[in-house]
Amino acid sequence: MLEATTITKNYGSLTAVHRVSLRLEPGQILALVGASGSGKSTLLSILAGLTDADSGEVRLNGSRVPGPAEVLVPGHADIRLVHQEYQLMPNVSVRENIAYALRFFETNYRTYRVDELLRLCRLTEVQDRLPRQVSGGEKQRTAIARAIADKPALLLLDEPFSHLDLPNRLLVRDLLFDLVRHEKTSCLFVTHDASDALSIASTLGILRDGRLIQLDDPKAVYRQPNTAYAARMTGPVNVIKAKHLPALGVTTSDNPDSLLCLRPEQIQLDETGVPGTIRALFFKGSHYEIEVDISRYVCLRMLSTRDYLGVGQQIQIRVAAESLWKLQR
Ligand SMILES: Nc1ncnc2c1ncn2[C@@H]1O[C@H](COP(=O)(O)OP(=O)(O)OP(=O)(O)O)[C@@H](O)[C@H]1O
Repeated sequence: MLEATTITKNYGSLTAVHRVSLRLEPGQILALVGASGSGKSTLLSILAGLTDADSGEVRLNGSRVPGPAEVLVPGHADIRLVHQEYQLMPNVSVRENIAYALRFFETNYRTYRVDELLRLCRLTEVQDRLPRQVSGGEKQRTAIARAIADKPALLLLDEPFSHLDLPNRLLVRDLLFDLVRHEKTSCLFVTHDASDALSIASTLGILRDGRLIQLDDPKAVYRQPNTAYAARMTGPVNVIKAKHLPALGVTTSDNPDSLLCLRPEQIQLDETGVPGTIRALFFKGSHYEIEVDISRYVCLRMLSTRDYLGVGQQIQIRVAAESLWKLQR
């Protein structure tokens, strides 16, 4: 189990990570989501034992993970970090890149394990190519295969989805999901886009200015985000002031300036609802994303699968009071 306790890291007067505590059980996936500069990479590097924290402690299965100032060779034998740049050896094949991680193992086992990893990471067909001859997604999967080759207890990934197209993102997502199930590796990844995180993470954390402002089940973070930032980091959302709720047909006794979160999919088209005018319509494949002007001050984002809607059209919408979630400031 990974346990980080009140990790803090300052760069001069800037606090990159502020009193972050988290736990990760074996075979679980923890995703940390945050905007650029929120401290994701710094935290990941501290968890890997590659950067010294100013205070706080990282433990893996009970034993302390030392920072680079305390050891000759930085890093921990049971923790692997996959960087955004993959850091593959350029002049040897995909297969050799993976096999290198197993160079101290007996030949038969190494061959067996490399074949297994190539299958798991869907790389069998490109195994003899050099890194420059494979796609970004295949490079990413090679880096993951190499990282997990000798079965570390913990795999850390920095933005594993950010440079990939949709099919490759889905492949990596499925790979991480299979990995924790079959290999019982714990996995922690950081990302600025929660869409992949929501579907596979057992726990989702929201990082803001170095602080872990929410840490919970992904469904709970999505449905009950504690701030507008957490709401926006986890998907499309309407953030509405309480004083504008009557325009949506919802009565409220909240402070007029308090903020509420309303997810687009919770707004229904309903002929008996409040009127609005479609300002914009975006085709998203499985549905349309629609911007609806309800009043001079309220424009809502909602979803619909109906094909007959158009810009300028009058529609009626309904918002159930229970689908609104009150945010902290
Ligand atoms: N070596 C360093 N020296 C000084 N400041 C740093 C250093 N590394 C990071 N920072 C600062 O610490 C803060 C957190 O950086 P970090 O790279 O951890 O954020 P991030 O969330 O990973 O950002 P991104 O998504 O853009 O990679 C940023 O303000 C960054 O400028």
